[in-house]
Amino acid sequence: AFMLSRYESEFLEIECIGVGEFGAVYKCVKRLDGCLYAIKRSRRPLAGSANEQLALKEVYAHAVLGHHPHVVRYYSAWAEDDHMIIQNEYCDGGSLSDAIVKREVKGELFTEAELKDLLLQVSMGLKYIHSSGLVHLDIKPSNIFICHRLSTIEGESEEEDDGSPSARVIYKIGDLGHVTSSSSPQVEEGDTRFLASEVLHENYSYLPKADIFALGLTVLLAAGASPLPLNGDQWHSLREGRLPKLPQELSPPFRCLLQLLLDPDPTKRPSARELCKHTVLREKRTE
Ligand SMILES: Cn1cc(CCO)c2c3c(c(-c4ccccc4Cl)cc21)C(=O)NC3=O
Repeated sequence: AFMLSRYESEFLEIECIGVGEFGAVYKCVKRLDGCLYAIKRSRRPLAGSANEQLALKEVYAHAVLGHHPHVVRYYSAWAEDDHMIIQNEYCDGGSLSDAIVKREVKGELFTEAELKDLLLQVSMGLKYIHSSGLVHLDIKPSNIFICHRLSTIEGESEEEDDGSPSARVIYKIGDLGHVTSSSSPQVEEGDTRFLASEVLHENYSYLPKADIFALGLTVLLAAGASPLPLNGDQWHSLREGRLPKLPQELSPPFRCLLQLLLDPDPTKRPSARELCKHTVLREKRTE
């Protein structure tokens, strides 16, 4: 088109970092500030369609949620030449799903300390989302993004003993496309592999606990559990409160906590707020 779109005039496209039925995500540099951004371009949904509702929910959620260290930051969104465009913070470490695959390929597992760090950080992000009266409804490894922060840049004190900056992994909750109000929900179910059974049965009274359930399965996958079933007996047995077999022995307190996250009774699952204060996640590493 003769008229340069805002996307083309404001950004330099570096590479495509994701493609789905929704559209595509690009790693871009904003010409003005020289910073990297993740930009999702999707076909503009039909006016009045369910997809338009989803697209609008995502932007509303970002607008309401403002800034939090464990939620991917939103910068802008606009529509042009039949596309919806959302400009988010670029997380340089890939998704948790990528990180899990990388470990498996190398035959390495996330250590219990790393699993606790993951659970604590994502719980902080969920606590923020839930305290804003919202629920995510699509928590899963591919929607959790990783930022590698060199601690010295952040001005944190911690350094390796040889004085080199110690890399810290920061987990951020992304993809707010299923976010809805926890009090007056219009539930658009997320990935069924992570769906709590009460939500499948359209019981929407404990939606924040559905995020907690999905977080429990997410941590299990990082612990090395085999890929989750989409349906059938295995799907139901994962929702009877028994942990699947794991390729590593976890400490009893941590195993119990994970079991609680997956409790069939949503009221038995800890809230994000309770997880943030949980001693199992708070204690400094013992070994
Ligand atoms: C596929 N994919 C890969 C990445 C980079 C991870 O290192 C990524 C990002 C996002 C998103 C994203 C998700 C949902 C909605 C909008 C965006 Cl930009 C998708 C991403 C996002 O919001 N921020 C990202 O870094």
